[in-house]
Amino acid sequence: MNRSDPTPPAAQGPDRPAAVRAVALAPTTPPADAVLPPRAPEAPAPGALLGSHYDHCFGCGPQHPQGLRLTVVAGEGLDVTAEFTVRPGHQGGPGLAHGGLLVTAMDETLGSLNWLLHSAAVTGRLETDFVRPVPVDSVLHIHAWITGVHGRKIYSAAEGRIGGPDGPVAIRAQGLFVQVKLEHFTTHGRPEDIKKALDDPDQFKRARAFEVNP
Ligand SMILES: CCCCC/C=C\C/C=C\C/C=C\C/C=C\CCCC(=O)SCCNC(=O)CCNC(=O)[C@H](O)C(C)(C)COP(=O)(O)OP(=O)(O)OC[C@H]1O[C@@H](n2cnc3c(N)ncnc32)[C@H](O)[C@@H]1OP(=O)(O)O
Repeated sequence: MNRSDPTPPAAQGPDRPAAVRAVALAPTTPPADAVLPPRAPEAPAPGALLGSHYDHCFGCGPQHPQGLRLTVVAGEGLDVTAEFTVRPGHQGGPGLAHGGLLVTAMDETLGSLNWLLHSAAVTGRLETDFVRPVPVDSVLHIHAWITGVHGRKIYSAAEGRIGGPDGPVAIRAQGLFVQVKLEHFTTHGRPEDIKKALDDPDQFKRARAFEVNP
């Protein structure tokens, strides 16, 4: 199968029963006419700690009791770096990080690129290659960058290394995020959580910081 074609040939036959038909997925590589916009004027300065977009976020929230507590720093361009310390509570196999949590760390870091464009976006598609196992107690050093913007779609890529920011690659990811308005959250979120978030002046300020018209 050609790796750039997400649909295996057998799945393309119209007679294939629905239960075994593969789904056609959108690519996470930007189209040729995607653009690389400048950093937003409101983007945090290079080197600034981004902080959490929501205190109860599993990825970055300081108030989440079991969360990953990811810390993310703005890069010089359309990029960010993040660190995720793998704790015993993050195990999948004995002494090794659970792959799903590594994906969460990649998702969170890619999502943080929103700060640089000053817009809210949610994950539409996320692809991951697991390249080497990640032991408990290691720090995953993640670098993520925007690869293109096409309409409301933001394409991005990331690498996670262990043993230091220049250590061997343990995980690679590509994502496609879709810009949304704040109504995305207020329409779909559980009302009591939305109310709590909007009643919190700091959270309200952070939410407004993402308010643009995609
Ligand atoms: C009030 C308190 C607020 C608190 C929040 C404060 C701030 C938050 C803001 C930002 C967060 C900042 C940092 C976040 C960091 C990390 C967070 C982790 C991120 C996540 O973990 S987030 C959760 C998982 N995520 C979802 O829960 C999404 C569920 N989903 C939907 O909500 C819809 O599905 C949506 C919105 C995606 C699209 O819906 P829609 O109706 O708006 O747009 P539409 O369908 O027209 O698509 C427009 C164009 O995107 C293409 N497109 C759409 N979907 C695609 C897909 N899946 N794959 C490939 N392409 C796709 C179309 O093909 C079209 O492309 P084209 O323009 O070329 O035709």
